[in-house]
Amino acid sequence: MSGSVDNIKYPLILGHEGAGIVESVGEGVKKVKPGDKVIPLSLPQCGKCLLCLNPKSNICEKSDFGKYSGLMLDNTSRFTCKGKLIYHFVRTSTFTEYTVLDEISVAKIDDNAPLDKVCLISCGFSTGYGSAVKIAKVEPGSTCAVFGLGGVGLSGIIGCKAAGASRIIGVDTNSKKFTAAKNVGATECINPNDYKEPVHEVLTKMTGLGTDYSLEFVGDTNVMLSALLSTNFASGTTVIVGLAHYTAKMNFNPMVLLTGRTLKGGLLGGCKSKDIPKLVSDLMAKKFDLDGLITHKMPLAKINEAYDVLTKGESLRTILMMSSCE
Ligand SMILES: NC(=O)c1ccc[n+]([C@@H]2O[C@H](COP(=O)([O-])OP(=O)(O)OC[C@H]3O[C@@H](n4cnc5c(N)ncnc54)[C@H](O)[C@@H]3O)[C@@H](O)[C@H]2O)c1
Ligand SMILES: [Zn+2]
Repeated sequence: MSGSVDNIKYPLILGHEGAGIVESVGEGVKKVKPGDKVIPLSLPQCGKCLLCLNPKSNICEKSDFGKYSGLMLDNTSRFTCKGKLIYHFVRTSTFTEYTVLDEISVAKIDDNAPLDKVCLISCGFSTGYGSAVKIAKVEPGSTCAVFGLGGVGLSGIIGCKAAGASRIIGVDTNSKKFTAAKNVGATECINPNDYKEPVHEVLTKMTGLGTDYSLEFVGDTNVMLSALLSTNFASGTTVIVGLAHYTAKMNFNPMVLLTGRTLKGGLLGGCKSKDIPKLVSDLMAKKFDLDGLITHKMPLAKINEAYDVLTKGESLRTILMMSSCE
């Protein structure tokens, strides 16, 4: 994330993928009450602006994503340390025991939801799953390539499988990710480093004319281009999801699209806030499960260790437990 933006204000409390229980509410708050289980929304929904009213968009004009004011809607911060102001992160800041959210940045979820699992629905799972189901609109019987087999890519595989894809090819430069990918639904996996040819040529050979869908979950523009070139030149759809460095650019000949390919992108898998409680209910109804994404659980105090296992490629998702929840 740090490489993806240049206008973040420090010091700040990071974290946006979480779940919690409402401790108290401010005056006039109607949506939630103390004791409610909730998921914080890094993409809020005011429900009134032109973007919220557009069924094709999941962005809200009141979102702090990309603007990074680091402040709440009333332009204040609710965090201080030794008298010094600390900024919020996309109005969620979940790496804390207690945080303060605007009413539009919170979704009430089922009272029986397991917080140590549904926290993933706050971002990673919804992003991967929604990118397949809502943005790519993967069709039954189709062939999909999923680039990047971290927690978000695996959620993309779960989405492709739920949409009825018959062939799901996982692509990752770390072959240790293949077992987890197959456990959630990849039918085969390849490592680009095992081939002399570029990976899009390998995928085109494997599938005849290229994949019907390619989803990118790495955050690298070269991988985005590989995903685009891997699709059927006449009808393929690519969805880019990874957050590349803020200076990165994609460069390709327009003919790549003129023949009939589609290139799309999205945040949070195109999910609006109303989709989040529905995904929690779907999890509880066992329509999918999240166990295959969780490799570690640690107390918040071990957050640096959690980052170490992530950057070493040893974890998919680490659940950070607050001592107040244990
Ligand atoms: N658009 C959104 O709303 C949204 C939301 C959440 C995350 N993201 C982004 O999605 C991406 C994936 O997130 P994650 O948590 O799964 O990350 P992750 O680091 O856990 O997984 C990334 C995977 O990509 C693999 N990889 C690296 N280079 C590769 C290459 N050249 N070819 C193939 N695979 C390669 C890594 O081995 C790793 O398994 C990140 O860029 C993240 O910032 C976007
Ligand atoms: Zn809005």
